[in-house]
Amino acid sequence: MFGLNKLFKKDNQLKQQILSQLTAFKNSVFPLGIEPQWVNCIEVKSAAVTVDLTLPFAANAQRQLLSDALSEQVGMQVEVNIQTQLPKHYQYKKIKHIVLIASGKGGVGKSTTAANLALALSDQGAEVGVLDADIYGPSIPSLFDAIDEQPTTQDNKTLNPIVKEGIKIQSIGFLVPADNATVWRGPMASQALNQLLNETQWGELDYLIVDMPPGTGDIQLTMTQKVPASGALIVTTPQDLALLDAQKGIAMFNQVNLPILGLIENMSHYICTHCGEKNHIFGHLGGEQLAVRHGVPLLAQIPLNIQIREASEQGQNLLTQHVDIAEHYFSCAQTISSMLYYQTLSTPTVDIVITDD
Ligand SMILES: Nc1ncnc2c1ncn2[C@@H]1O[C@H](COP(=O)(O)OP(=O)(O)OP(=O)(O)O)[C@@H](O)[C@H]1O
Repeated sequence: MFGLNKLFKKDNQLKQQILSQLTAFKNSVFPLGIEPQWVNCIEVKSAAVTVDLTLPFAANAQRQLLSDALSEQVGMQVEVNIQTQLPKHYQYKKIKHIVLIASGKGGVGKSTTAANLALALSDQGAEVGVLDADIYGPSIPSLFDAIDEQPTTQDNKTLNPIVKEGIKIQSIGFLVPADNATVWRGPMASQALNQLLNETQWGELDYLIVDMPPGTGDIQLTMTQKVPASGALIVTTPQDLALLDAQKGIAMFNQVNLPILGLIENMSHYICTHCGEKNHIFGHLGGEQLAVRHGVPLLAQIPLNIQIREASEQGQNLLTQHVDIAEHYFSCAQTISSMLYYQTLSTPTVDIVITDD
């Protein structure tokens, strides 16, 4: 009896120690540590400990980091399991967060980044949709190898999204021949975006990623005003011209009071496959300086990389290919997800009404 008591006491001490280590664990994904209510159970079994967490944001990939850190701290094998369950706070219908992916300039890799971030969020345990609103060149169908797909309808009023890689996608490219859309004016374009958003059967989504048309003109501004988004991400390259346009993007989102979650510097540098040297082909420090100047986080510096280009052009899922380059998207997705969670905690909820005008 005495022996058992001692054993339980020892187990409880260990559990307490793990709990305190978890609450003290801080990084960019867990800026305030791991809250005790996210810990489902800590189970001690002879030589190993299992910790089950349910996180309110998509960060499953933190599992290994947490397991390693705890194992080292308590001096025995600790295995962390993570489930994702976002709070039932809906931004619009059954969609918890809408995130706009924008760029000041075309061709900087906005759609590629949008698709890979969607895949990364989904891989981290979230329910994800992608809405391709890029009227100038809808590329989401081709990025998801869905170019020949046609959305179906059950009630002749709403459309079912196409599901690829577990992600629900809807694109202006499924509905309108490419040459029609480029001549659209602001109201038509924003009307189309509204329709795609409203008339698609998204079901329950944790994140809806919207691939916006490049640029910062009236069309983009009107579209931004029409979508009840949680925030925007701006994709840029380090080139001066792209940075200048990205700056206009920051100004546009500031004008409509939409929080800018951060900048993503794409094609940031090139790592030589022979010698491993980093070359700043399109310029150096531009993204960092822009981020500092405007007080927005620089969330990722994604290299110019052949695997990214090949996967995107072949409509393949880069993130299931176990390549190092995918880490940029995983890490960025976790940070965004965590930021949106903390943003929701600090923002009062409002009812959003979308009109067709
Ligand atoms: N980090 C990268 N490394 C290598 N190639 C990339 C990278 N990012 C994007 N690309 C390639 O660059 C090209 C343009 O990318 P993408 O279509 O995503 O740009 P965009 O900004 O969405 O363009 P648009 O203005 O037409 O919408 C594509 O061929 C894509 O494969």
